[in-house]
Amino acid sequence: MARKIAVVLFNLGGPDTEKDVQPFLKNLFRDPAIIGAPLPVRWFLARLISSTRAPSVKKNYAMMDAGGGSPLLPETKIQAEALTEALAKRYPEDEVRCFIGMRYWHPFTEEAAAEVKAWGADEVVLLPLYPQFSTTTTGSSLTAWKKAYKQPVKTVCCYPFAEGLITAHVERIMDAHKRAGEPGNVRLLLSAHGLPEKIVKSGDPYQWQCETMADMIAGRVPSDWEVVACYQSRVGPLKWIGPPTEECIAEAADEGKNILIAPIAFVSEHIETLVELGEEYRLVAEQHGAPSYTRVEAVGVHEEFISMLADQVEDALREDLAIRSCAGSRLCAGNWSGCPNTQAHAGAGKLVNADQKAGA
Ligand SMILES: C=CC1=C(C)c2cc3[nH]c(cc4nc(cc5[nH]c(cc1n2)c(C)c5CCC(=O)O)C(CCC(=O)O)=C4C)c(C)c3C=C
Ligand SMILES: [Fe+2]
Ligand SMILES: [Fe+2]
Repeated sequence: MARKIAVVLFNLGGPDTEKDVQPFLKNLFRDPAIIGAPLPVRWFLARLISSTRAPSVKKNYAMMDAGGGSPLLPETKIQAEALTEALAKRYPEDEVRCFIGMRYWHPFTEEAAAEVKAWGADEVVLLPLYPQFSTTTTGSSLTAWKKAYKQPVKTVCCYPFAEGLITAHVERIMDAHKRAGEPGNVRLLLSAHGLPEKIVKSGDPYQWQCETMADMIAGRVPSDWEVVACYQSRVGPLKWIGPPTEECIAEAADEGKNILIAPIAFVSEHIETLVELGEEYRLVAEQHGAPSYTRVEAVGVHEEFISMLADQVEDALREDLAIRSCAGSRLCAGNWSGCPNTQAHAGAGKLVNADQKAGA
């Protein structure tokens, strides 16, 4: 009998218009996965930070061609359509529908849960559009989902080392290099969203996954390139993991490198790629006299990426485990030691191949 298969795509969400910027920020900073303080303090901080931060953030949202809001939802809808098409071919007997559940703005995770219930899904697969697992992103979305939807689901925790993801990144990087006129003396910066250091110290696998993934990409680009993993978008007074992308750009520019910069923790274009990497950091590169600075596009609807997402859904549906690859514990959506995408942080903090090359 034909099944109704719901695939729920998790992402962060972004304001639709300028007036949504402050409430969106308030939602973000109210999340205990983002600010660990007790409730009254957190709500006070969320109100304070969102109102002080909103004016400058609004200017950044206004720089994109998205009506004063974020292009994240329209971009995610395009990915959802591509994935629905890929899955329809794999499940011709069934009805497959993708739903979008955003954490901090519409359509909220809870709205997606209500839609899935109303549709009457027989199978539900939760698929984060975050390649690496963090308690601040996928973990937070799962918490929201579990409150809103009580029936059994299959959960994909993360896919940082999936072949299709790595291939899609390498192709986007080589395309950007071509666009830049194929310069030599390249330093490739693989930039991920940062995290407060204390989150990693409490066991979050995000940094390890980002850096292992960066190693994999480094092994696939021309061997004379230098490759450095770095972290962008620092917010607030806590110590964040590093090195900061901005410093890596200044250093590369000072050393006369042709800079290629690729986002490895985002899969679509939004304020962090278009404005932060595309505009703000370009200025830093120019001010430090970089001979060239080229932003690599997010993987978006790269065929290999979408097909890899479809593989994740297929594997999740095949398995008996409620949580794919990591059933049952605190972190990584599941079993910290059992998940193939998780490991003690042996490699954390180590940069990719600049030192390896120096030592080679
Ligand atoms: C890998 C993805 C992400 C992680 C990890 C993450 C952690 C994290 N983020 C903030 C604070 C902000 N993030 C903001 C925007 C934003 N963040 C992500 C992804 C991750 N965040 C995305 C995709 C976006 C873009 C949304 C869009 O509208 O386009 C913002 C808003 C923008 C700004 O004010 O600069 C904030 C704030 C923290 C504190 C954190 C970890 C604790
Ligand atoms: Fe963020
Ligand atoms: Fe896992």
